[in-house]
This record gives sequence, C-alpha cells and structure tokens, in this order.
Amino acid sequence: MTSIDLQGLTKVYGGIRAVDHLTCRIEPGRVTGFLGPNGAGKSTTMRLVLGFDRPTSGTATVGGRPYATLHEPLRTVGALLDAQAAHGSRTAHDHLRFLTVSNRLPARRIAEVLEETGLATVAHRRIRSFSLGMRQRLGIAAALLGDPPVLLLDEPTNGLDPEGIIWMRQLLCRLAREGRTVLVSSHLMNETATFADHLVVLGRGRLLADTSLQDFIEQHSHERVRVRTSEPARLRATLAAEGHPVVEGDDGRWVVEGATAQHIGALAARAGIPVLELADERASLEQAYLALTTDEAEFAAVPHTSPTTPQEA
Ligand SMILES: Nc1ncnc2c1ncn2[C@@H]1O[C@H](COP(=O)(O)OP(=O)(O)OP(=O)(O)O)[C@@H](O)[C@H]1O
Repeated sequence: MTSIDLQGLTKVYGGIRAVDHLTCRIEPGRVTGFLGPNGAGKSTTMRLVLGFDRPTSGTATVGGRPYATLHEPLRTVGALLDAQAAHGSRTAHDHLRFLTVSNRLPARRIAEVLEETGLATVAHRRIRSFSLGMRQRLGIAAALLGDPPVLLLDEPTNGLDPEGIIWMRQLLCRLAREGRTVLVSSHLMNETATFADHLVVLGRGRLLADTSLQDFIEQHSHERVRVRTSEPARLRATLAAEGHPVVEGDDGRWVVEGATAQHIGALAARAGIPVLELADERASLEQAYLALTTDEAEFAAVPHTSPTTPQEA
C-alpha cells in the first residue's frame, strides 16, 4: 500500500506562499478529492509531489520516498497534469510507445490502456486531431501505463462529455477499490461529490480540511427542512410561535432553516395540521465548500457598492 505523505510542505514564489506548511497523508484505497479556490496551491502541491519543483521547505514523498529517488517512477505514480502536453504530430499509439520504451514498461500495456480508455479505434490518429476529451483520455491512458499504485489527476473530467464523465467516475472508483491511492483535483464540487470518498481542501496554500466527504458536508452545513402543507396560514403561525420563520418557494414548498424534519413534523402533528411533504434537506458539497472557502478565495469577488449620490448644496 503506497500513500502520499506531505510533511510541512512549503513553496514560496517571490513573496507568495503557494503552499504553506501542508501536512497530510493521502491514503490508499479511496478517491481523495483535492479542492480549493483558484490559486489555493493544488497544482503546485501536485508538481512538488512529482518532483517538477523543489519545496522551499518540508517534504513530499510517495511510499516514503521522494519522487526523484523512485527507481521506475511510472510504475509507482501515474499523473495527469496537462492533457495538452502530448506531442500533436504523434499518434496516440506512438505517444504511448515512446513512454513504454523510455520507462522500460512492457509493450502489451499500450493496447491494454488504449482499450481501457476507449481510444483503441483512434490509436493511429494524430493527437492534434483529438478533441479535449480525447486528450484527457490519452492523458489517463499514459497515467495508467505503468499500472501504478498511486494516481495524481489534475481536473481529469475537463472536456469530457456526460458519457465520458460517467466513465471517469467508474474508473476512479475501480482504481480505488483495487487499493490504489487516487488524488483528483477538481473545480466541480457536485461532480467531485459523485466520486470522492475523502476530501483535502486547501485555502491560500494551507490545509483547511482533511476529512471524509460525508463529515465535510455535515460539518460545514446546517440543518434545514423542506415542508408543504394544505393549511399554510396555520402552519406559518405555529412555526412562528416556536421561533421558526419560513422561506416560501414559488412551488408552494417552504424551507425552514435550523430545524429537522422530525421536529417540524412533531409540531405540525401536535397542532393537527396536515403535512403533504416533509424532508430534511441535505446541503450539497458545493454549499459546504463555499461556506468553508469564501474567505480563502484568492480572487474572491469584491461586493459591489453603489457610488454615493452627491448631495446638492
Ligand atoms: N511558477 C510560479 N511562479 C510564481 N508563482 C506561482 C507559480 N506557480 C504558482 N504560482 C502562484 O502560486 C499560487 C498557487 O497556484 P496554484 O496554481 O498551485 O493554485 P491552484 O490551486 O492549482 O489554482 P487553480 O485552481 O487556479 O489551478 C498562486 O498564487 C499562483 O499565482
């Protein structure tokens, strides 16, 4: 079992702390979603793990060793950082063959990964004719070539069509089930929620959360209930008397913040008010994430304030 270990990892560019004393372990056997606002330090962290950049201080190791000291790195770590990086004049097959030869990997892996990523029928087309989604698939194929126990994927669903996204989700879950360590950065929160078991969240280079997806949503969201009744006036009065204001939706459904369905159901039952619909509303990963990172966004929008109207003397 091969984990990724970050210990006090720090990278300073000029005056910018891109990664700031980051300590965490990315465990095998699960998909870890790597989240954070623009400029939070996700790509820098991945580059440090892959030895493309040297840390200012601290360490990043894979299976206890810095990437640069791995004997045959592609057999340990597969990475997708920039799907545009492949040479456009090569065919997909030639691109993968170049990688197998230069990394002393068995040639049979070429056909296997082409098949696995759905590229077998376009293997002899030049990469420059590939769509963004096909390039993403080729990037994944290259990452899988060495059958590595660790995968680092930067925005792998970028450019994929809905079918491709489902394929990617299933692939990530299978790779984790096989016991691999899978770290996936993404901007798409609700998409991440469909494949991640665990989350590592960064803000301004620092660790904001290292927790299971479920705990993250529970910790960074509050209770709310959706309710619909055939006697709105009575239910509104009953809830108001108990200190529960309601927010009315256009569709006749109300939202009651800071309450559970059990509590609202009991209040309505005691007052003999019919309830047509009642459910706890689970916050989405996006809502929980925004609640955590609003203050951490490097490029957060500045609230618009209208200019003061000049007063006539
Ligand atoms: N080579 C570099 N030279 C100078 N500054 C850099 C360099 N690489 C990254 N940075 C800065 O480091 C910070 C972190 O950038 P990074 O690309 O790691 O963030 P990110 O979380 O991957 O962002 P995004 O989601 O936008 O890709 C940013 O302020 C960025 O401008």
